[in-house]
Amino acid sequence: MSLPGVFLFSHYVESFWSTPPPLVDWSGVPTLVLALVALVMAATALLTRSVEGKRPCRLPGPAALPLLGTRWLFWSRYKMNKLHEAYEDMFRRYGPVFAETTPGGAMVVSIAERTALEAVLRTPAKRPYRPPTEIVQVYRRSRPDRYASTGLVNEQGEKWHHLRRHLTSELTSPHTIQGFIPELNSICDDFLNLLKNCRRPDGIVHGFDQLTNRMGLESVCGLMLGTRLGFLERWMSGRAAALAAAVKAHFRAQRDSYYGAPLWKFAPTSLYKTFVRSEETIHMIVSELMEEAKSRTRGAAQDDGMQEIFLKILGNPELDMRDKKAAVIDFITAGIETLANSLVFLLYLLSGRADWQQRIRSELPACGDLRVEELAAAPSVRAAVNEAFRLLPTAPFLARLLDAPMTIGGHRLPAGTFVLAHTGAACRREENFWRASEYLPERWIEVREPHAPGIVAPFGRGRRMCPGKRFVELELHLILAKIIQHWRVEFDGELDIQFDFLLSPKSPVSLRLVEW
Ligand code: HEM
Repeated sequence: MSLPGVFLFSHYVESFWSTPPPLVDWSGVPTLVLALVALVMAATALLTRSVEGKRPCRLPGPAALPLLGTRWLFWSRYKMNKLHEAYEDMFRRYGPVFAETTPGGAMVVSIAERTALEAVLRTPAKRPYRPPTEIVQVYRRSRPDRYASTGLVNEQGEKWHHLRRHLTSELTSPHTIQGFIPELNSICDDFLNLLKNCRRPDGIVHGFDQLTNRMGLESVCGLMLGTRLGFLERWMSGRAAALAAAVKAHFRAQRDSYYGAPLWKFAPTSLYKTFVRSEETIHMIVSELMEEAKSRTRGAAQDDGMQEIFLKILGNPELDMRDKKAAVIDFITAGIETLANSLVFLLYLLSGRADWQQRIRSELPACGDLRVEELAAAPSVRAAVNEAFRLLPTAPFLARLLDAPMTIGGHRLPAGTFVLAHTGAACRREENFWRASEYLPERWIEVREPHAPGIVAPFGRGRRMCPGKRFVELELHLILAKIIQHWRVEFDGELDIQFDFLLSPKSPVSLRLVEW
């Protein structure tokens, strides 16, 4: 086992020791686990060949070990926070369709090939099954006092459909989002003021990623709770910082629970405890925010447009109160980091295109509030955002279970196969896009072949597609336009990107905002 693997393993072992005396005596477990791993390693050489022989469909892929499947790769050859690079490497080694094996022996098929991707994403499933994140499922099922279900993001089948129908119609309605534009303009202006305050005399803004996180918080909470919460004031409250940190920890724990050693399933490891702490912090803070929003609502006019989503969710008689609360929590959690990361990636990529920034500026009014018509009259804004989503999406792959048998790359996969559709990797392949690895927003204005827009899916596809898409696109267009109205964006060096279940910039990010 290589150094990172040993480190990770000892970290889990340590968590057993730091646990207060449990009902069951776990003291022998570390030794047992170590012995088990040694046994597994010894048996590997003998058994790998026979396991390989049994791989369903004989898809190419890394060697699977008994009990560990192919997960050992993420504890030795690859780093868990660089999974995007790990998958790029595996596509190079095994081709655009390959299979991993879970510790339980199930196959996970990764795809970066265009026709296969299109086939998977086109499947018109009525109740698409996106494999749930197990750690969320286990925790929420253990708290029936708080959760009536595992929530919209993790629920499946009829229950998912019920939640989706009752929770997202307001969020996806053009009417609601258009009604939010004046508030969004004001949130963006506050964000620009924060940037002005944090900008040094040489134009550098240090910790830009933290500021975008606050922007994500303020706008998503504004949209969901219908009230401004002050996350963009110069000195951020401890509560905002705690919520942002909990959301980050929540995503990281999900990543580690999936790709790391699954010991958390058998004992309360430090990973599981970290996850529980993050869920509880998010639950506590969002509950407080909801209470505050409710009491403000009581004193305000009921037809306040900004409160449309919150009030509709709260007032819906078809939903259990616990589901209403979980929904607001899930929407806020799903919206903060995704938005913040996307904004950092967009500005980083655009910083290499001073000419495109100039073009955006020339298509916009000099200053002031922006209306939808003005944004529509600036196609370079949409092109810049589309291209950033193509080249560097924060969600680089989509997970699905096939609901019918499908032939992929010449292999017949049975219904129920777990598929990872790597839209991000496919978008960087030369056969799919002209000069695929370059940031070229012009391709969205004047098409140059090859051009496969059908595989650009930063918000997913089909009925499980992100309900925040319309809101996020409008918000990104608006912020980008407002930033470029004021400044040219520059970035020194390369952005360090890591995989925190989402692709995220490594903190802290610094960029320079230069007066025109
Ligand atoms: C740049 C910002 C965002 C990105 C890139 C993004 C991306 C995604 C992706 C890729 C999915 C999975 C879709 C699929 O499996 O087909 C998803 C699901 C989801 N997103 Fe977003 N999202 C963003 C912002 C938001 C916001 C602002 C909200 C809420 C206000 C939100 C709420 C959700 C929810 C609830 C789901 C689960 C939907 C379901 O399973 O039915 N997201 N998002």
